[in-house]
Amino acid sequence: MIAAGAKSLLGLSIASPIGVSDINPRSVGVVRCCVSMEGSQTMSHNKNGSIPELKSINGHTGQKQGPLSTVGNSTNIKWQECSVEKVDRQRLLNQKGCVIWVTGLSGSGKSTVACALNQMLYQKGKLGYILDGDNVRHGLNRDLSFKAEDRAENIRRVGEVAKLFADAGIICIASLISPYRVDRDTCRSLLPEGDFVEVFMDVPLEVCEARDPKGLYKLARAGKIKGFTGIDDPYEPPLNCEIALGHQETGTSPMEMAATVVGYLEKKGYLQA
Ligand SMILES: Nc1ncnc2c1ncn2[C@@H]1O[C@H](COP(=O)(O)OS(=O)(=O)O)[C@@H](OP(=O)(O)O)[C@H]1O
Ligand SMILES: Nc1ncnc2c1ncn2[C@@H]1O[C@H](COP(=O)(O)OP(=O)(O)O)[C@@H](O)[C@H]1O
Repeated sequence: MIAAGAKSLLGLSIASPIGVSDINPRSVGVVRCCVSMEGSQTMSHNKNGSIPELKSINGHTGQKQGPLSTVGNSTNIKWQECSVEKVDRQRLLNQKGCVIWVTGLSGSGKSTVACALNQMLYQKGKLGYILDGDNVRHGLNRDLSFKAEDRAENIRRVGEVAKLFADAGIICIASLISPYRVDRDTCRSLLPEGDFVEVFMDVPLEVCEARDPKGLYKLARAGKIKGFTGIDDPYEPPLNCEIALGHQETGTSPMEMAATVVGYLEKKGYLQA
Protein backbone atom coordinates (compact mmCIF):
# COMPACT_ATOMS: atom_id res chain seq x y z
CA MET A 1 0.00 0.00 0.00
CA ILE A 2 2.66 2.48 1.00
CA ALA A 3 4.77 1.52 -2.01
CA ALA A 4 1.87 2.07 -4.40
CA GLY A 5 1.15 5.50 -2.91
CA ALA A 6 4.76 6.49 -3.10
CA LYS A 7 4.98 5.31 -6.68
CA SER A 8 2.17 7.57 -7.80
CA LEU A 9 3.76 10.43 -5.86
CA LEU A 10 7.02 9.71 -7.61
CA GLY A 11 5.21 9.65 -10.98
CA LEU A 12 3.77 13.08 -10.24
CA SER A 13 7.17 14.50 -9.38
CA ILE A 14 8.64 13.25 -12.62
CA ALA A 15 5.82 14.53 -14.76
CA SER A 16 5.74 18.07 -13.41
CA PRO A 17 8.65 20.47 -13.00
CA ILE A 18 8.87 21.36 -9.32
CA GLY A 19 10.63 24.08 -7.41
CA VAL A 20 12.43 23.51 -4.12
CA SER A 21 9.61 25.11 -2.16
CA ASP A 22 7.12 22.59 -3.62
CA ILE A 23 8.91 19.65 -2.08
CA ASN A 24 7.36 18.30 1.06
CA PRO A 25 10.32 16.82 2.98
CA ARG A 26 8.07 14.14 4.48
CA SER A 27 6.89 13.04 1.05
CA VAL A 28 10.45 12.93 -0.21
CA GLY A 29 11.34 10.75 2.75
CA VAL A 30 8.56 8.32 1.86
CA VAL A 31 9.60 8.24 -1.77
CA ARG A 32 13.20 7.47 -0.85
CA CYS A 33 12.16 4.76 1.58
CA CYS A 34 9.76 3.02 -0.79
CA VAL A 35 11.99 3.24 -3.84
CA SER A 36 14.79 1.68 -1.94
CA MET A 37 12.44 -1.12 -0.81
CA GLU A 38 11.71 -1.84 -4.47
CA GLY A 39 15.46 -1.97 -4.96
CA SER A 40 15.66 -0.72 -8.53
CA GLN A 41 15.29 3.04 -8.83
CA THR A 42 16.27 6.28 -7.18
CA MET A 43 15.95 10.01 -7.91
CA SER A 44 18.52 12.15 -9.60
CA HIS A 45 18.54 15.44 -11.52
CA ASN A 46 18.69 16.42 -15.14
CA LYS A 47 21.68 18.37 -16.40
CA ASN A 48 19.72 21.58 -15.93
CA GLY A 49 19.06 20.47 -12.35
CA SER A 50 15.34 21.16 -12.52
CA ILE A 51 13.32 18.05 -13.32
CA PRO A 52 13.93 14.89 -11.33
CA GLU A 53 14.38 11.76 -13.38
CA LEU A 54 15.00 8.16 -12.50
CA LYS A 55 18.24 6.34 -12.60
CA SER A 56 18.84 2.82 -11.51
CA ILE A 57 20.46 2.04 -8.24
CA ASN A 58 23.92 0.70 -8.83
CA GLY A 59 25.26 0.66 -5.32
CA HIS A 60 22.49 0.09 -2.84
CA THR A 61 20.72 -3.04 -4.02
CA GLY A 62 19.78 -4.25 -0.59
CA GLN A 63 21.89 -7.34 -1.17
CA LYS A 64 24.51 -8.00 1.45
CA GLN A 65 27.72 -8.49 -0.50
CA GLY A 66 31.33 -7.35 -0.65
CA PRO A 67 34.13 -7.69 1.86
CA LEU A 68 34.01 -6.44 5.42
CA SER A 69 36.80 -4.17 6.63
CA THR A 70 38.58 -3.16 9.77
CA VAL A 71 39.50 0.50 10.04
CA GLY A 72 41.20 1.56 13.25
CA ASN A 73 39.13 0.08 16.05
CA SER A 74 36.06 -0.34 13.85
CA THR A 75 35.74 -4.00 12.95
CA ASN A 76 33.43 -5.70 10.42
CA ILE A 77 32.36 -2.55 8.64
CA LYS A 78 31.37 -2.13 5.01
CA TRP A 79 31.43 0.99 2.83
CA GLN A 80 27.88 1.85 1.67
CA GLU A 81 27.43 3.22 -1.83
CA CYS A 82 24.55 5.31 -3.17
CA SER A 83 23.83 6.01 -6.81
CA VAL A 84 23.49 9.74 -6.14
CA GLU A 85 27.15 10.64 -6.19
CA LYS A 86 29.44 13.63 -5.72
CA VAL A 87 29.23 14.44 -9.41
CA ASP A 88 25.40 14.62 -9.17
CA ARG A 89 25.57 16.97 -6.19
CA GLN A 90 28.15 19.15 -7.93
CA ARG A 91 25.91 19.40 -11.00
CA LEU A 92 23.03 20.40 -8.74
CA LEU A 93 25.13 23.16 -7.16
CA ASN A 94 27.07 24.06 -10.33
CA GLN A 95 30.38 24.04 -8.46
CA LYS A 96 33.02 21.55 -7.35
CA GLY A 97 33.45 20.50 -3.76
CA CYS A 98 36.84 21.29 -2.28
CA VAL A 99 38.58 22.36 0.93
CA ILE A 100 40.10 25.79 1.45
CA TRP A 101 42.37 25.29 4.47
CA VAL A 102 43.23 28.62 6.11
CA THR A 103 46.17 28.38 8.52
CA GLY A 104 48.01 31.00 10.55
CA LEU A 105 48.67 32.47 13.95
CA SER A 106 45.93 33.65 16.26
CA GLY A 107 45.00 37.16 15.13
CA SER A 108 46.38 36.70 11.62
CA GLY A 109 42.93 37.21 10.08
CA LYS A 110 41.83 33.62 9.37
CA SER A 111 38.22 34.02 10.51
CA THR A 112 37.90 37.41 8.82
CA VAL A 113 39.10 36.17 5.44
CA ALA A 114 37.06 32.95 5.78
CA CYS A 115 33.93 35.03 6.30
CA ALA A 116 34.76 37.45 3.46
CA LEU A 117 35.36 34.50 1.16
CA ASN A 118 32.10 32.83 2.15
CA GLN A 119 30.21 36.10 1.50
CA MET A 120 31.85 36.52 -1.88
CA LEU A 121 30.99 32.95 -2.87
CA TYR A 122 27.41 33.43 -1.70
CA GLN A 123 27.07 36.55 -3.83
CA LYS A 124 28.17 34.48 -6.81
CA GLY A 125 25.54 31.85 -6.02
CA LYS A 126 28.11 29.37 -4.71
CA LEU A 127 27.69 27.36 -1.53
CA GLY A 128 30.46 27.55 1.03
CA TYR A 129 30.58 26.48 4.66
CA ILE A 130 33.06 27.57 7.33
CA LEU A 131 34.59 25.21 9.86
CA ASP A 132 36.25 27.61 12.31
CA GLY A 133 38.55 26.23 15.00
CA ASP A 134 37.06 28.39 17.72
CA ASN A 135 33.51 27.33 16.75
CA VAL A 136 34.17 23.63 16.29
CA ARG A 137 35.76 23.62 19.73
CA HIS A 138 32.36 24.72 21.09
CA GLY A 139 30.86 21.38 20.06
CA LEU A 140 32.42 18.46 18.20
CA ASN A 141 35.89 19.15 19.62
CA ARG A 142 34.98 20.45 23.06
CA ASP A 143 36.86 17.55 24.64
CA LEU A 144 40.19 18.69 23.18
CA SER A 145 42.80 20.93 24.82
CA PHE A 146 45.68 22.80 23.19
CA LYS A 147 48.42 20.27 23.93
CA ALA A 148 50.11 18.93 20.80
CA GLU A 149 48.24 15.62 20.58
CA ASP A 150 44.87 17.31 21.09
CA ARG A 151 45.65 19.91 18.43
CA ALA A 152 46.53 17.00 16.11
CA GLU A 153 43.21 15.29 16.88
CA ASN A 154 41.40 18.62 16.37
CA ILE A 155 42.91 18.93 12.89
CA ARG A 156 42.29 15.26 12.07
CA ARG A 157 38.59 15.53 12.92
CA VAL A 158 38.12 18.81 11.08
CA GLY A 159 40.00 17.36 8.10
CA GLU A 160 37.60 14.41 8.00
CA VAL A 161 34.55 16.66 8.34
CA ALA A 162 35.91 18.96 5.62
CA LYS A 163 36.33 15.93 3.37
CA LEU A 164 32.64 15.09 3.87
CA PHE A 165 31.64 18.67 3.02
CA ALA A 166 33.74 18.53 -0.15
CA ASP A 167 32.08 15.22 -1.02
CA ALA A 168 28.74 16.96 -0.54
CA GLY A 169 29.84 19.36 -3.31
CA ILE A 170 30.38 22.26 -0.93
CA ILE A 171 33.34 24.65 -0.86
CA CYS A 172 34.45 24.01 2.71
CA ILE A 173 36.51 26.75 4.34
CA ALA A 174 38.44 25.34 7.30
CA SER A 175 39.93 28.09 9.42
CA LEU A 176 42.23 26.84 12.15
CA ILE A 177 45.67 27.68 13.49
CA SER A 178 46.66 24.11 12.56
CA PRO A 179 50.25 24.73 13.69
CA TYR A 180 51.79 21.43 12.63
CA ARG A 181 52.77 20.81 9.00
CA VAL A 182 52.33 17.06 9.28
CA ASP A 183 48.72 17.42 10.45
CA ARG A 184 47.85 19.76 7.57
CA ASP A 185 49.57 17.43 5.09
CA THR A 186 47.56 14.50 6.46
CA CYS A 187 44.35 16.45 5.76
CA ARG A 188 45.60 17.21 2.27
CA SER A 189 46.19 13.50 1.66
CA LEU A 190 42.50 12.77 2.40
CA LEU A 191 41.42 14.63 -0.75
CA PRO A 192 41.93 14.14 -4.47
CA GLU A 193 44.82 16.09 -6.02
CA GLY A 194 43.93 19.78 -6.29
CA ASP A 195 40.90 19.66 -3.99
CA PHE A 196 42.87 20.82 -0.93
CA VAL A 197 43.87 24.47 -1.20
CA GLU A 198 46.19 25.57 1.59
CA VAL A 199 45.95 29.29 2.33
CA PHE A 200 48.64 30.70 4.62
CA MET A 201 47.93 33.91 6.52
CA ASP A 202 51.47 35.23 6.26
CA VAL A 203 51.23 37.84 8.98
CA PRO A 204 54.16 38.41 11.38
CA LEU A 205 53.73 37.59 15.07
CA GLU A 206 54.32 41.26 15.98
CA VAL A 207 51.32 42.31 13.87
CA CYS A 208 49.07 39.57 15.31
CA GLU A 209 50.18 40.47 18.81
CA ALA A 210 49.55 44.16 18.24
CA ARG A 211 46.00 43.35 17.06
CA ASP A 212 45.28 40.95 19.95
CA PRO A 213 41.48 41.31 19.60
CA LYS A 214 40.75 38.78 22.37
CA GLY A 215 43.57 39.83 24.70
CA LEU A 216 45.05 36.32 24.47
CA TYR A 217 48.61 37.40 23.64
CA LYS A 218 48.59 39.69 26.66
CA LEU A 219 47.50 36.78 28.86
CA ALA A 220 50.09 34.50 27.25
CA ARG A 221 52.90 37.04 27.79
CA ALA A 222 51.80 37.37 31.41
CA GLY A 223 52.05 33.57 31.75
CA LYS A 224 48.32 33.24 32.35
CA ILE A 225 47.83 31.10 29.22
CA LYS A 226 50.41 28.34 28.83
CA GLY A 227 51.31 26.87 25.45
CA PHE A 228 50.04 29.74 23.35
CA THR A 229 50.90 29.45 19.65
CA GLY A 230 53.75 31.79 18.67
CA ILE A 231 54.64 32.58 22.28
CA ASP A 232 55.53 29.31 23.97
CA ASP A 233 54.11 26.83 21.45
CA PRO A 234 55.29 26.25 17.87
CA TYR A 235 53.81 27.32 14.55
CA GLU A 236 55.23 25.69 11.42
CA PRO A 237 54.51 27.80 8.31
CA PRO A 238 53.63 25.93 5.10
CA LEU A 239 56.48 25.16 2.70
CA ASN A 240 54.36 24.70 -0.43
CA CYS A 241 50.98 26.33 0.06
CA GLU A 242 48.74 27.20 -2.87
CA ILE A 243 48.15 30.78 -1.68
CA ALA A 244 49.98 33.05 0.78
CA LEU A 245 47.91 36.03 1.87
CA GLY A 246 49.09 39.27 3.47
CA HIS A 247 51.42 40.39 0.70
CA GLN A 248 50.94 43.33 -1.63
CA GLU A 249 50.31 41.10 -4.66
CA THR A 250 47.57 39.04 -2.96
CA GLY A 251 45.99 42.09 -1.31
CA THR A 252 46.10 43.31 2.27
CA SER A 253 42.44 44.00 3.02
CA PRO A 254 40.17 41.03 3.87
CA MET A 255 38.09 41.59 0.70
CA GLU A 256 41.19 41.72 -1.51
CA MET A 257 42.43 38.52 0.09
CA ALA A 258 39.08 36.81 -0.42
CA ALA A 259 39.09 37.97 -4.04
CA THR A 260 42.51 36.35 -4.50
CA VAL A 261 41.09 33.02 -3.33
CA VAL A 262 37.97 33.38 -5.50
CA GLY A 263 40.23 34.14 -8.48
CA TYR A 264 42.19 30.97 -7.77
CA LEU A 265 39.00 28.88 -7.54
CA GLU A 266 37.69 30.36 -10.79
CA LYS A 267 40.97 29.67 -12.57
CA LYS A 268 41.00 26.07 -11.36
CA GLY A 269 37.38 25.49 -12.40
CA TYR A 270 35.87 24.99 -8.93
CA LEU A 271 33.10 27.55 -9.48
CA GLN A 272 31.41 25.42 -12.12
CA ALA A 273 30.34 21.77 -12.16
N1 LIG B 1 46.97 27.96 23.78
C1 LIG B 1 46.33 28.45 22.72
N2 LIG B 1 46.97 28.56 21.53
C2 LIG B 1 46.32 29.05 20.48
N3 LIG B 1 45.00 29.43 20.49
C3 LIG B 1 44.33 29.32 21.64
C4 LIG B 1 44.97 28.83 22.81
N4 LIG B 1 44.06 28.84 23.81
C5 LIG B 1 42.91 29.31 23.30
N5 LIG B 1 43.07 29.60 22.02
C6 LIG B 1 41.94 30.03 21.16
O1 LIG B 1 41.67 28.91 20.32
C7 LIG B 1 41.63 29.30 18.96
C8 LIG B 1 42.41 28.35 18.09
O2 LIG B 1 41.75 27.13 17.96
P1 LIG B 1 42.18 26.13 16.81
O3 LIG B 1 41.28 24.97 16.91
O4 LIG B 1 42.21 26.86 15.52
O5 LIG B 1 43.66 25.75 17.23
S1 LIG B 1 44.56 24.53 16.72
O6 LIG B 1 44.40 24.48 15.25
O7 LIG B 1 44.07 23.31 17.35
O8 LIG B 1 45.93 24.86 17.12
C9 LIG B 1 42.24 30.66 18.86
O9 LIG B 1 41.44 31.35 17.92
P2 LIG B 1 42.08 32.31 16.80
O10 LIG B 1 42.56 33.52 17.54
O11 LIG B 1 40.90 32.59 15.91
O12 LIG B 1 43.16 31.59 16.06
C10 LIG B 1 42.15 31.22 20.29
O13 LIG B 1 40.97 32.01 20.41
N1 LIG C 1 43.42 42.00 6.45
C1 LIG C 1 43.34 42.57 7.66
N2 LIG C 1 43.92 43.76 7.88
C2 LIG C 1 43.86 44.35 9.09
N3 LIG C 1 43.22 43.81 10.15
C3 LIG C 1 42.63 42.63 9.99
C4 LIG C 1 42.66 41.94 8.74
N4 LIG C 1 42.01 40.76 8.88
C5 LIG C 1 41.59 40.72 10.15
N5 LIG C 1 41.94 41.83 10.82
C6 LIG C 1 41.69 42.12 12.23
O1 LIG C 1 42.60 41.32 12.96
C7 LIG C 1 41.98 40.78 14.10
C8 LIG C 1 42.07 39.25 14.06
O2 LIG C 1 41.31 38.77 12.98
P1 LIG C 1 40.67 37.34 13.04
O3 LIG C 1 40.01 37.11 11.74
O4 LIG C 1 39.84 37.17 14.28
O5 LIG C 1 41.99 36.43 13.15
P2 LIG C 1 42.15 34.89 13.52
O6 LIG C 1 40.88 34.20 13.13
O7 LIG C 1 43.32 34.44 12.72
O8 LIG C 1 42.40 34.86 14.98
C9 LIG C 1 40.55 41.30 14.09
O9 LIG C 1 40.48 42.40 14.96
C10 LIG C 1 40.31 41.69 12.67
O10 LIG C 1 39.40 42.76 12.56
